[in-house]
Amino acid sequence: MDSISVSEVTVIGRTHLGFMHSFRQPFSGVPMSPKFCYSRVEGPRAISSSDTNTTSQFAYGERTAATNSDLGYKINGVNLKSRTLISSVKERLLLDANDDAYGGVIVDHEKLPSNPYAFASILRASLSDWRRKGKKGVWLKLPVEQSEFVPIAIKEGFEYHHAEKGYVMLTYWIPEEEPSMLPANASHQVGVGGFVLNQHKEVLVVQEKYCAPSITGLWKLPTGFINESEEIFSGAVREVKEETGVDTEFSEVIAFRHAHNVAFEKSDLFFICMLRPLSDKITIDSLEIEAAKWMPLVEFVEQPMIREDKMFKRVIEICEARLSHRYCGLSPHRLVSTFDGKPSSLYYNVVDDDHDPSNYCNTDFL
Ligand SMILES: NC(=O)c1ccc[n+]([C@@H]2O[C@H](COP(=O)([O-])OP(=O)(O)OC[C@H]3O[C@@H](n4cnc5c(N)ncnc54)[C@H](O)[C@@H]3O)[C@@H](O)[C@H]2O)c1
Repeated sequence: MDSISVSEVTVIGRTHLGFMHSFRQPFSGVPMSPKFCYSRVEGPRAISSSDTNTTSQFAYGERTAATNSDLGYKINGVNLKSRTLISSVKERLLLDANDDAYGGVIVDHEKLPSNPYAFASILRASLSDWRRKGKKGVWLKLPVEQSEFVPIAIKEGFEYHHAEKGYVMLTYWIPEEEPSMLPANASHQVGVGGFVLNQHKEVLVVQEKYCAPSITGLWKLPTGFINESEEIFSGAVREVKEETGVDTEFSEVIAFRHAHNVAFEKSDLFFICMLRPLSDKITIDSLEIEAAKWMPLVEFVEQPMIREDKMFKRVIEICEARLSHRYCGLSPHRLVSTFDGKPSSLYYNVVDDDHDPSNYCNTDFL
């Protein structure tokens, strides 16, 4: 065994305080206030000078401890009392981490130490260990419950990579002689819009409750963002249903727009989808939508804001070209690639294959 992971160590009894206290010393420059320690048995509590009988506090990896002889730890069920053993365990304490495919490591966030002192010390020791082993990138996910670890890791040289509601992901690139090869955070948001036409050649349109003053009053296609792990085709159907109450069936991605600096410097991919209506009754989502209706296509196109906007105008032209079979969009085909073993959707059209039932280019919308 190369090292003993933090999670394998259980500190037992009152005298553990001396051991945990030892973690306060080595990370100079890291603010460690308020001082507290954590016992899995007793929970967190403040350290006072009377809490420990150490004659000299030991610094992690620097000096050996002169601690109580009755100091007790349990490691994998074995009680340790010897100072030598404690010292050797101490030196071998490292964060649990798995190797990634690029010569880096991913720290197991479920096995982080419980208190900031231990974290700071063990993080520094782990970095030394990974550096010695020639590791490159380090991925450190810190759950919101351990947000007090964030400034410690930043002080140690970690950088923010991305954050979600429940965690922040930090990274560290170890090789000083090589530029960081770690990929940046996701750069795009993905939106969908539904072009839904009924048999009366009416298009399903909405007025948004909250929108830029420039488009107030515009009757527009229902739009929204797809959720994490959601398909474009199901996201478009869901958005139309949520905003208007109309059930639809996905047909094709008719076009997509790529724009930059749309949301806090992030880019935007907007997929315009053609959908077939399966119902016609409108029930709006009053939180998001001011009004919705079936509007004659000619009337929709005649809106000044559509006529005068190059993108809106072109989108409608493409949809009209599709309706008259002068154009074909992309339909999703579920495939599993051996490359990553994941089921995925490949969007393409099948204009050359008349026998393929998914060739919607041959079918009529109206
Ligand atoms: N709305 C349009 O006219 C329009 C035009 C062209 C392209 N698009 C594309 O449609 C996709 C979706 O855009 P959208 O305009 O429907 O989304 P949006 O900005 O209207 O956001 C969708 C909903 O999220 C909520 N929301 C968003 N930001 C919020 C905030 N800061 N605070 C509180 N609530 C907030 C609101 O309920 C909003 O209705 C994007 O890809 C966009 O590029 C939209």
